[in-house]
Amino acid sequence: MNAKTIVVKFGTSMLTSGTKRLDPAHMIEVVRVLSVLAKKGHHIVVVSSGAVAAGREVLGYPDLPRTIANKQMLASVGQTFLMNTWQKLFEIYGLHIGQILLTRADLEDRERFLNARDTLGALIANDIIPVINENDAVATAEIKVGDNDNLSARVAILSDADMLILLTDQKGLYTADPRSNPDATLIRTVEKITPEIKALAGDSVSGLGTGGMATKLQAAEIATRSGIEVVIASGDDPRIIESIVDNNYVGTSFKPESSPLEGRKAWILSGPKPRCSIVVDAGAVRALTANGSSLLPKGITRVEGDFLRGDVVNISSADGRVIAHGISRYTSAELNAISGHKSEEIENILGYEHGQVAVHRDDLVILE
Ligand SMILES: Nc1ncnc2c1ncn2[C@@H]1O[C@H](COP(=O)(O)OP(=O)(O)O)[C@@H](O)[C@H]1O
Ligand SMILES: N[C@@H](CCC(=O)OP(=O)(O)O)C(=O)O
Repeated sequence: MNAKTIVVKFGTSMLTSGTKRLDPAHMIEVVRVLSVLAKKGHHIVVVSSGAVAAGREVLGYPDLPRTIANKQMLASVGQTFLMNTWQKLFEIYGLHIGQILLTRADLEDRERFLNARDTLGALIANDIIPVINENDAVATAEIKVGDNDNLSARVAILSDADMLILLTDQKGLYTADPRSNPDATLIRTVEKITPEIKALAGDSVSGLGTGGMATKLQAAEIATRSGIEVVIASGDDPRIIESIVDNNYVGTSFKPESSPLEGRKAWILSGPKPRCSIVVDAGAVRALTANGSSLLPKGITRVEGDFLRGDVVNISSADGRVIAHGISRYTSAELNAISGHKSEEIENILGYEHGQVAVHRDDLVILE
């Protein structure tokens, strides 16, 4: 079996079964299925909505409050309740969970993006299930991703996922909103998200969810462009997750446009020309160009310019040729300190380490 990394997003509509409170009886079914997949060796990442709904339940708010501060209060109270519920349920199956609350800034700033990626990677590597939501209690409209469909697409990229599953209260994307169009039919496969496809998607009308099908299509577009397959399906019967992972198609599936690696390399080349450089010795040039290796600190002779972790930089040879562009895992100051040293010495020199390589081969595009 091929172990996959799978991001599963649960909408409020599904977690509440359309009511005004979380439905733990339904959530335990979800957790049972996720634990089976985790025990088979798959890596599961959960994106969970439902904080505001849970806050309403705990505090007994029948309707959504008008003021932002009061909505954030509901999110704050509800997030604890939501996580507590997930934690108790996963515990039954012997699995640990780890909470990550994100805002847009965590995804747009390269340094914070890398930190979030490292934390997610550490949770995944230790078989801990990350449970992610937007940090609603502090994120106002200007700094919000805004909906968990878009958030889950970004989380899928952060976690190098193979697949993103969006579970909701409909079987998938229909030719029109099935709530108001009983004749609408389910679309099984979408090869490309065209303006015509987008025009089929309406907003959420339940008063529970955010964004309806429109934000799910935005998410599908972001993820498929990065090489991640996306499935929108109904969460009524959580066993559907197993079928989807086993490639028994249910719901609506969206084909990836490129491989994840191609997506990342396209991103590296898409930015402005890097202004800073890591200068490497002849051995490192050979290792990168002929062997497809990562760049180790040992092969670095010099660093030009000031850059941060996550910046795209030139990798240059001693005679000034730019041989590659790559994402640096260390700042220029850190590389100055560790250049010429063995990877095992990084922790001794810096007092910490962000991994053994200065630039990982998946983050390198060779230009010659
Ligand atoms: N073309 C469509 N196909 C399916 N559902 C649609 C479509 N257009 C709008 N919708 C609406 O999107 C809703 C799901 O989105 P939403 O309420 O935000 O749920 P969630 O909480 O799962 O994110 C459905 O209940 C449906 O009414
Ligand atoms: N972050 C919010 C959910 C936002 C959201 O996109 O909701 P949904 O459309 O139900 O996935 C919460 O936890 O209440």
